[in-house]
Amino acid sequence: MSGFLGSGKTTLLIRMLQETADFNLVPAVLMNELGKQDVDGHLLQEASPDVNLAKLLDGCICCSKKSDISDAIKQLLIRKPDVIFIELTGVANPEEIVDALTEPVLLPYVKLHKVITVLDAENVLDYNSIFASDRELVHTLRRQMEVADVLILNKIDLVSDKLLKTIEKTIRKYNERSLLLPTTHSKFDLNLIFSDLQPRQSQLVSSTSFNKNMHMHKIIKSTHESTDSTPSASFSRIQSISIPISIELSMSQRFIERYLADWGSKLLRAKGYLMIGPQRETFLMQFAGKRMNWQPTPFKGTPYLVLIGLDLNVRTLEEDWENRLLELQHI
Ligand SMILES: Nc1nc2c(ncn2[C@@H]2O[C@H](COP(=O)(O)OP(=O)(O)OP(=O)(O)O)[C@@H](O)[C@H]2O)c(=O)[nH]1
Repeated sequence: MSGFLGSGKTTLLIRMLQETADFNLVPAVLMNELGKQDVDGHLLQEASPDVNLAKLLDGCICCSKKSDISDAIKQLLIRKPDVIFIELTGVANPEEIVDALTEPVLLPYVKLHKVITVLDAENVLDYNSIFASDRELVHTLRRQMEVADVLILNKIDLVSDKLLKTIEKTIRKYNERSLLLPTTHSKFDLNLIFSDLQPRQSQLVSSTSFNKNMHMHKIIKSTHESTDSTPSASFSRIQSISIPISIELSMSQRFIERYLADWGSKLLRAKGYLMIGPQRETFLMQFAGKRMNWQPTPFKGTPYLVLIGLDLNVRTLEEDWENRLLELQHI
């Protein structure tokens, strides 16, 4: 859950917690606050005293060490929740948390369901001018709108109907396809969020397939497959694809770089632990902001590649990867 400071995230979180029981869901919460003082955490515990809660205080989740985030989520997973709500600070870009969720220790256990962005109707149009000198913040606030699966346009009691229309039109310039819900006190039908979540007991194992010839065991994190022309009905528009790669397979940096360059415009981020060259040395590959970085690493697990993108055509990406692997094996 993202949204600028004071937009109504905690209000929504408390409502969601109160209604999870109606959907047979056991919730957990990861809260992140900028200051050392945990105001929202106290509010939450007052409203929902038994909640399985982890907090990352004094820092934005996007700047926190990945190990802090994964430790917090691992701690929450001990009590086997069906859903984890993550409330980000007002200045966090939701893409960053997706990045953290694709760390090797979490990858098999968590799946991004939806990015919800809460907007403060009274102030949202002014952000560009108020923060004109802080380009990074303006960018973050724009990304909060662009990557959301659900946009909650909150505090509409504080604006006129005419202004509301203008705000909706402006938001649509950044995100024309996601659900846009005008609300007061973040109230809307939570079926829209919860109906396609299942309690843990009835969850299906994620789709897996094994193709020995290609030396590739792939686990598709997102069972939803979007195409460029089909809006996502469920699951998140930010998708992550994880491709475990056989330990027997070693490839060149160029092979990966070419693949990522060809899909670069679609990708927000990619990373992986890969065995490179005849020496089979393991590298951590990071691709962010169109830049690639390779670092030797002592990582000893199964090599894998993770691709994160917005509205990815998952099947096409996988097919392309498989075809390239076949070609590689015939060289
Ligand atoms: N008038 C009005 N006030 C609202 C509405 N929704 C929330 N508020 C109030 O706005 C204030 C901020 O709401 P929060 O839910 O704490 O917002 P937040 O996004 O969690 O805030 P941060 O934690 O600072 O980022 C609270 O005093 C809420 O009661 C609304 O629809 N209308």
